[in-house]
Amino acid sequence: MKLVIANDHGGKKLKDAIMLHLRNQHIEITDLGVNQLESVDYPAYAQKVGNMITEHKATLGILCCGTGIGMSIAANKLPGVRAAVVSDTFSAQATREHNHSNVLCLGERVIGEGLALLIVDTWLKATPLAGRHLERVKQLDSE
Ligand SMILES: O=C(CO)[C@H](O)[C@H](O)[C@H](O)COP(=O)(O)O
Repeated sequence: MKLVIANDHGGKKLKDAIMLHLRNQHIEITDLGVNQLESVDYPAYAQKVGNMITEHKATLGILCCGTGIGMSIAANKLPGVRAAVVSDTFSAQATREHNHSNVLCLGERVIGEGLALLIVDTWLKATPLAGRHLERVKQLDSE
């Protein structure tokens, strides 16, 4: 599993916490920036992660911003990206299992660090399900 992460200025603190959390679990993750608190534009960072997925250079991505919403809108414009904004652990598991989401979008200004880390762990541990769920995902990719 090749995991990448990116953020805008509104998600940098959360990105840092996620990277430390995962590296403490010996899970390698590649940081695509930004590493400053000065204002930047989220579409560019969503595209960095999305392009890695589209080009099969990464399996999964995480995007952090103020709400996670802008990142998800931008990332979902790229082929093969299934980005989901998640604020609870039930949805974290369901979006991996049912939607085969490959990009997790988190809002630093919406959820606390503790919940965010539980969401990340849940999402990474979940397994995409076959059967009816896979058939539905194929319909997404055929659009
Ligand atoms: O949360 C967001 C909306 O999707 C953006 O990604 C930014 O984090 C947010 O809009 C930043 O707002 P700011 O007023 O420029 O800090």
